[in-house]
Amino acid sequence: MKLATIGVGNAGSKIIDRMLEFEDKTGRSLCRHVLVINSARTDLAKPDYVPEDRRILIGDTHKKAKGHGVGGDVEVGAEVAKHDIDEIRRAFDDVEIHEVDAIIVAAGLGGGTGSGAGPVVIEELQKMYDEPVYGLGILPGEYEGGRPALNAARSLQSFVQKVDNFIAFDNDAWRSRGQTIEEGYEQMNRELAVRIVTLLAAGEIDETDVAENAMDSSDIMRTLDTDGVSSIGYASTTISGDTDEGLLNRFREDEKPVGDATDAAKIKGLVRRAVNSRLTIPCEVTSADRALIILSGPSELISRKGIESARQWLENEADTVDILAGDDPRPNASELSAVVLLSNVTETPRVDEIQSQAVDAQDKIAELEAAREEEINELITDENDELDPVV
Ligand SMILES: Nc1nc2c(ncn2[C@@H]2O[C@H](COP(=O)(O)OP(=O)(O)OP(=O)(O)O)[C@@H](O)[C@H]2O)c(=O)[nH]1
Repeated sequence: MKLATIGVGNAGSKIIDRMLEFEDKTGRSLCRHVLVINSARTDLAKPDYVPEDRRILIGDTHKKAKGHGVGGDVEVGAEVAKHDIDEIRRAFDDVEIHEVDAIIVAAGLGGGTGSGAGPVVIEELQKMYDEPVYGLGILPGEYEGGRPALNAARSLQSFVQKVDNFIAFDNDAWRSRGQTIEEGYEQMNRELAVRIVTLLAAGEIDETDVAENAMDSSDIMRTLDTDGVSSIGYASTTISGDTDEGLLNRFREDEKPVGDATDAAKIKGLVRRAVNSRLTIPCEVTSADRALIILSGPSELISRKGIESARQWLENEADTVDILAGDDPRPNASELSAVVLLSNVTETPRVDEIQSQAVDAQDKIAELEAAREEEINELITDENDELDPVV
């Protein structure tokens, strides 16, 4: 596919940056247009791969934001985006839309800019273009507390309503012990970038002499065309003969190198590992409406028989016949990867948890407000008593 990629807020921009890094390192060219939008000047300076002139600061004249972010306030996030919508629109004008198949908007849903400005940006894109707009949304971890959950619960609804598909990433599921939050985010962003780029960059090469099983952009778009929430699974394996120590060291212990003649069982095994891996958002696989399997790597390692047996296995596993499978030939790849898209998954426990965490947070806010009101009333009564003339 060819994409216009837009990051809103800090997390959204960092993810777009990691996508650009991954495509640069693997010779892909998925992100044809890039834009990052933020209300915090310092965060806008962070990306390594986003060109300087593709970074927009919003809300610098707003009395609360003033170029320092919106401090987790979704309403201010939405307000600054609406206020600066002409500037955002002008940046979109540069997008040669005929060059792209779709637009993706990435944002963290727990803060104020991504969750508030994100839906405003999406709405504008939907007005301007006929191309599908996908959301790539980060759900906050439970450890962050009630406020991010409340933000996420609210903005998740508006994201899902506005986009053609919402690909979710759950920070809770990806958090690992022994890391600072920043280190954890770095790793999560890289893992997410690998999955999203491996999935969506398939079909970007129009002409290939091994196009027999090749996945097409339209296949990916068809699978995403469900208006629902999606999750991605991924697994990769070293191709034997790779002598690059640095690369070999990166692979996990359970990833055994495959031989030159990868047979159907190995392809199926890789796809099974992808589905049983940590998904971008944990979900019940059987709740998916549609699914898509892409095998990415040198085409001589990806047999048609292997693709078909993996497809049949997933058909049983996911209990749906709406499954497309194909390859993404990458002659120089040092790994063979399987990426599985589960589209319109409805059983996602973390989404339910966020909703109930948000209800609790809302109740607590209401309690605090009621207590404060009572305190103020008491103060007023006391003051009035003091002022009462002595008879
Ligand atoms: N996976 C991941 N999540 C992140 C990262 N940075 C922040 N988050 C998550 O995204 C949410 C929003 O954080 P930010 O993106 O920093 O906030 P923002 O959208 O810029 O909004 P404000 O800071 O309120 O202006 C947080 O609550 C975290 O859940 C990151 O690098 N990776």
